[in-house]
Amino acid sequence: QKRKKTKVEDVPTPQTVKRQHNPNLPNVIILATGGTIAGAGESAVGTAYTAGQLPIESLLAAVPEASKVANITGEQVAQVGSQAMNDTVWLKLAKRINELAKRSDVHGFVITHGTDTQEETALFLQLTVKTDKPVVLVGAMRSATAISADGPKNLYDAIVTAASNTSKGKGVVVCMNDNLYSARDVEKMNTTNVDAFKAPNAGPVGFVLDGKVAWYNMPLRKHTLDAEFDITNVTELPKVDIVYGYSNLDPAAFNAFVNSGSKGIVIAGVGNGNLYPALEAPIKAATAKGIAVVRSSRVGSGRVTLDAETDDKGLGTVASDEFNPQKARVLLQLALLKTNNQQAIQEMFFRY
Ligand SMILES: NC(=O)C[C@H](N)C(=O)O
Repeated sequence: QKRKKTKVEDVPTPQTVKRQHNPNLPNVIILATGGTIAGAGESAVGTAYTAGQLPIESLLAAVPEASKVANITGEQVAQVGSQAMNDTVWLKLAKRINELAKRSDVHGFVITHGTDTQEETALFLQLTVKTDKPVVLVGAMRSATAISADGPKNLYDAIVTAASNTSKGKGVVVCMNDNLYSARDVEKMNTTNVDAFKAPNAGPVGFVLDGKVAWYNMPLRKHTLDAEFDITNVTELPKVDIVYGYSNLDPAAFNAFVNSGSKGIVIAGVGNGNLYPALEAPIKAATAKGIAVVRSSRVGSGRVTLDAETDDKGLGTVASDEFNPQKARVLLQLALLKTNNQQAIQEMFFRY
C-alpha cells in the first residue's frame, strides 16, 4: 500500500499550543520564529530545503521527552528563515519576553530561530530583555526532514536549560550541538556543519549532557537587567549599515550608505579593524556630521583595539572591542537610541 506523503501544507499551524500541565514541573514558553529547525526538504540527504515551514507542535512532536522536563507552551512569533530576520521581529520578541517574564508562573524561555542570524537576535535580546529568567535560543543545521536532524536534540537541550534553576542570571544563551554560548560571544562559523557555533574569544559558558546542564563560565559583561536599553516604547531602530573592508577598496559603498540616511556605519575592517586609506576622508566627513562609525573586523576573532594602528580620535571612530561587524551593528543600533556621542558609544562597546 502506498503511504501518503505528508506535505508541509498538511501540517496545521496553530498560533498557540498548550500541552498537558504537570504542577510539579517548571513552565517554559517557546517562542518560535522559523529557521532550519522548522525546515522541510524533498530529500533527506541533501542540503536543499526551505527554512521556517513547520509549526512548533511538529518540532515538539519529535521530542516527547521534553514533556518530562517542563510544561511547554508555544507561540509562533514569526515563521521565516533567519536570513529574513528584521528589526520588527526583534522588537516583537523582546517585548513579548518582557511581558511574559513578569508572570511568576513562567520559569524560562526557548526561542527557536534560524542559525544564519541567530547571533544577532541573541545579542539584541541580551541587551533588551529585562529579566534574569533563562532565555535560550536554539536552532538546527539540518532540516527537520533530514537524516540525523540535529533539531530535536538541540531543542530538548534548550528546554532542559530553560527549565533549570541553575540557568538564572546567565543572560541570553545559544544552545547548539551540546554547547551553551553567551549571546555576546557566540558566532556562526561554519556554513553547513552541525558544529557550526563557536565563541572564538571566550569559549562556551556551559554544556548540556544526559538532560542536565553544567555551567562553567559566567558572563561578566553587563546584560539583561543591567543593560541600559529600554525598548518598551520603541517601534523602529536606527538605520545602521555595514561596509566590508578589502584591499584596493572603493569608498563608494560607504558614501552610498551616508547618502541613504544611515545613522551609523560599521566597518568590517581588515586586521585590527584597519581601514583602506581611501575611507579615511569620507569617514571623517561622516563623523563630523554626527554619523557614528564603528571599526570592527572581518577576521572573526580577537579584539579591535582603540587608537592602535588607526587614529580613532582623529577620525571620530569607535573601536568595536570583541563585537564582530554584525554584532557591532546591533549594539550601535541600540546605542543610537540614546546618543551619537563618540565617547559615550565607545564606553558602551567596552561595557557590554
Ligand atoms: N541552519 C539554518 O537555520 C539556516 C537557515 N537559513 C536559517 O537561518 O533560517
